[in-house]
Amino acid sequence: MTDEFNTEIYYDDDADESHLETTTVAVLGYGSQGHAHAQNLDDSGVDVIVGLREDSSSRDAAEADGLEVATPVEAASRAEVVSVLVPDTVQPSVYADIESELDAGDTLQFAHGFNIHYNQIQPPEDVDVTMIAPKSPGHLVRRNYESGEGTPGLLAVYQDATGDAKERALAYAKGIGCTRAGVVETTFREETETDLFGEQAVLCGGIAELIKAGYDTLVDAGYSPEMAYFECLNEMKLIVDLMYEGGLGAMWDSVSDTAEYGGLSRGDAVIDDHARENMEEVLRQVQDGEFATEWVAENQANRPTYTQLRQAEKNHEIEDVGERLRALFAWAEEEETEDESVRMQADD
Ligand SMILES: NC(=O)C1=CN([C@@H]2O[C@H](COP(=O)(O)OP(=O)(O)OC[C@H]3O[C@@H](n4cnc5c(N)ncnc54)[C@H](O)[C@@H]3O)[C@@H](O)[C@H]2O)C=CC1
Ligand SMILES: CC(=O)[C@](C)(O)C(=O)O
Ligand SMILES: [Mg+2]
Ligand SMILES: [Mg+2]
Repeated sequence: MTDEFNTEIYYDDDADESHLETTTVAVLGYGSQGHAHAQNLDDSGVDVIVGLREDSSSRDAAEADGLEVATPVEAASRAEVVSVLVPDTVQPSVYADIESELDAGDTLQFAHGFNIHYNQIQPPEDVDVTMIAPKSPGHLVRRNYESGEGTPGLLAVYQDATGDAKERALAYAKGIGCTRAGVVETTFREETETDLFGEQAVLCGGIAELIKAGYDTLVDAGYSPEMAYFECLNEMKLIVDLMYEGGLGAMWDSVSDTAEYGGLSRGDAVIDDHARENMEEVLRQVQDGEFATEWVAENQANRPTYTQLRQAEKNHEIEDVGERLRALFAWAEEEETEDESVRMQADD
């Protein structure tokens, strides 16, 4: 199906689940994405085995959810589709264990392209290599499936050994509920580079720095930490919800004219040409592999910089203030409990 932007978007009718009818899918990992893919596929009638280490703390959760659990090697040996949903940094070593279980015509399936695009995993030529990447945190992939909605996703084919790689990937996307919302075709390169850029410059890194910089500016000028927290962090969600529903326009429509004029006339003084040049530099490091090389080395060295950065982020005053304030207000409680239970599963 082709829309006016000339982008292929696939929906339920474009996907034929019979491609997975006589197939067993091994879902390796039971974290954020793994628990969602495994349960959604199982509910869609696909034969699923979850592959987890003997000592994995996720085993209990997968079994409690009624799924069959085996070691990654056993799961891969019994499956024709192996869905690699352990953390990106762990994938090369798990792949090395299961590689010999891949038969000609099997599918190696990913939710993010990092290890294929940066050559950390080099699959044999006689297997299909595909990606279905839900554009969403895993717990929403599960929640949306259960509520009857879907989660938008990306599809990419890196290697088509069988000639059916795309059809099989679409069947997988249908099984996890992505074709209900729409699946957009892309490449491993495009998915990997846009995903890394997005999370570094905008979604995770950019927004966290924007929030802290705003908070620090107010507190350093003598305003109360509580005010700064509400203004720069808490209200962020409410504003982003409006953008999510109706684009930037819905946000500008909903805020006051004063906010709209102030924002339109001052925003680009904050995100100025220099900030845009910095974004281009972040993108360059993603494109030429500098970031990937650094991240692989960081993990080989046991994450010294990552550990420091994490600790510094935890120590920022906004985290203390937020914890205190959220405990005083009832609105945040329900969502936190759910998110935390997913995080617990993901902590291995
Ligand atoms: N977190 C998300 O919502 C999204 C993740 N992705 C991609 O999905 C894939 C999986 O990521 P997440 O679900 O975030 O992973 P996660 O960090 O939630 O997965 C943890 C799971 O992996 C397993 N695991 C951890 N260490 C292991 C080890 N040493 N050996 C074997 N198994 C181990 C455990 O079962 C654990 O539950 C990645 O490729 C990621 O880029 C894609 C879109 C969004
Ligand atoms: C949730 C997601 O898509 C991210 C931010 O890219 C990720 O967790 O890697
Ligand atoms: Mg992403
Ligand atoms: Mg990502």
